[in-house]
Amino acid sequence: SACSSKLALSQVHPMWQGPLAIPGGDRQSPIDIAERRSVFDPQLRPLKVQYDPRTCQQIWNNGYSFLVEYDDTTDKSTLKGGPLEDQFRLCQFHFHWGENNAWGSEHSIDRRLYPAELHIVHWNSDKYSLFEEAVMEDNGLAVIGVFLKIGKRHEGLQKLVDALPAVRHKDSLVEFTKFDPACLLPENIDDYWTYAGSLTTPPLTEAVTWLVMKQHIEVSHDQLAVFRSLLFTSAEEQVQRSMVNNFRVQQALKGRTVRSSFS
Ligand SMILES: Cc1cc(=S)c(O)co1
Ligand SMILES: [Zn+2]
Repeated sequence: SACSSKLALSQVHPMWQGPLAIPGGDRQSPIDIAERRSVFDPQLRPLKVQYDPRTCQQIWNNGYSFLVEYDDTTDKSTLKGGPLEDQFRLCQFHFHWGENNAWGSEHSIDRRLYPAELHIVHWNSDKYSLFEEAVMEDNGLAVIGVFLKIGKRHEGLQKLVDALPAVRHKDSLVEFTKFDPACLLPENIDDYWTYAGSLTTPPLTEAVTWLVMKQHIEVSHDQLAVFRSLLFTSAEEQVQRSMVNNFRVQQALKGRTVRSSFS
């Protein structure tokens, strides 16, 4: 029962990026993070990440991204600390990327975009018993965001890259085990920005405490090119469309403050 965001993504019209914003939403994501407007909060504690690679189950192309899904029926893989009051359970990670290396990330830092962005999704298992419940609550989710930059090959990512051709089409799924998402985190996870936001795909619910890492990771040009070989479309469809530019347009800050864990 890995937490597939089937609920989040099942019946939605294809162009989720644009018009479908939550009417009256005042904490939508993604946003641009203006470094100089962020507020250092010395009370933010270090993040505590504890992942068990044995909870890794499968990779699934859901027609928006590919999700690496984890067994979230126990507290074997968790995130706590930082701004979080509760313990959050790892349920999946996925990426957003562009058609070229000039753009692709959802968040930006002082308007600087990266070619891709990793999202590691966790839900509040102290307060809720299922992802599908937590996704509707304002303290329901915690998502770690990590920027990807083109550079040296990422050895840990290669196992995932090698599995992607097996999930080329929408709704394809392949078994994928023993993958530790901690290998995708930057060395320094103590420096991050945090703000109250939302899912960036439907249902766009305002349930996410965002934790955007200051330090990026590097992946090679060829590794990212494999992401772009995925398709938005299922095998039966007549016209195939490359899975690229699967990021949402940036949203208004609406008076929110972004806090930093570093000065
Ligand atoms: C649950 C979830 C979170 C994000 S950020 C996404 O893109 C899809 O699903
Ligand atoms: Zn995402």
